Amino acid sequence: MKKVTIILIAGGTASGKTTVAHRLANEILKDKSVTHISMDNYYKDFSELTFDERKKINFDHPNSVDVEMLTNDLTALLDYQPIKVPIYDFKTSARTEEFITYKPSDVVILDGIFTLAIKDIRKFGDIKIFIKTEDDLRFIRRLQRDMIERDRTIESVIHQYLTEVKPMHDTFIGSSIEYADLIVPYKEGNEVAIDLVATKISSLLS
Ligand SMILES: Nc1ncnc2c1ncn2[C@@H]1O[C@H](COP(=O)(O)OP(=O)(O)O)[C@@H](O)[C@H]1O
Ligand SMILES: Nc1ccn([C@@H]2O[C@H](COP(=O)(O)O)[C@@H](O)[C@H]2O)c(=O)n1
Repeated sequence: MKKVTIILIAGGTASGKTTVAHRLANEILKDKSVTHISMDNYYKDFSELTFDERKKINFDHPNSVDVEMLTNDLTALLDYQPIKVPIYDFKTSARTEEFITYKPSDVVILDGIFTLAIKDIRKFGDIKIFIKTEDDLRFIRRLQRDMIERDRTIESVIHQYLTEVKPMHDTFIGSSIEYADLIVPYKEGNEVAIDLVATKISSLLS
C-alpha cells in the first residue's frame, strides 16, 4: 500500500502559508490526490466562555491548539480514513456548528503557525517547509486581513500584535525554522522552491 505524504507548512502569521499551500494543492499538484487542511480549524473551541473572555485568550501560544484532535485526524488520514473537521470562526473566536469532510488522499498539506513548533505535529511531516517573510510585511498584511476578514479594529490588531503575536513568535514560531527541510523566502512568490516541492512529491508518489 502507498504511504500518504504529509507536507507541513509553517511560518509566522501572514507569512503566506495559506497562499503557498493553496498554490501547491490547487495549481501545481492539481492532478494528484491532494488535501489541504488549515491548522486554524484546530484551535480549541472555548465556546463555554463569553466572547469577552475569549478575546483574552492567547491564540499565539501552542496550548490554544487542540493537538489531540489534530494528531487523531492526521493518524486517520495516514490510514486513508476520511476526517470531519469543525470550521473555525475568527470573528467569534469559536468553532462554528459546520464541519468540512476531507476524503482520504495521497498527499496532505497542513499549514499553520505551529506545524513545526509542536513536536507531536512536527513528527508527522515528510516534507517540512518554513515560509520566511519579513516581520514588517507580515504585520502590514495581518493588519489589512484582520480588519477586512476577521472583524478586528486597528487598535485591537496592534495591541494583540505587541502583547501576544510578536512575543510568542519570538519564543515558539520563529525558532521552529530549525526543523524545516526547506525555507521559502516568500515575497513575490518563489517558483523555484515551489517547483522543488512539486518534484519531490512526484518522486515520493511514483
Ligand atoms: N507573496 C505575497 N505578496 C503579497 N501579498 C501576499 C503574498 N502572500 C500572501 N499575501 C497576502 O497576505 C495575507 C496573508 O497571506 P496568507 O497566505 O493568508 O498568510 P498566512 O496563511 O501565513 O497567515 C493575505 O491577504 C494574502 O493575500
Ligand atoms: N480566535 C483567534 C484565533 C487565532 N488568531 C490569530 O491567528 C493567527 C494564526 O493564523 P494565521 O492565518 O495568521 O497564520 C495567530 O497569530 C493568532 O493571533 C486570532 O487572532 N483569533
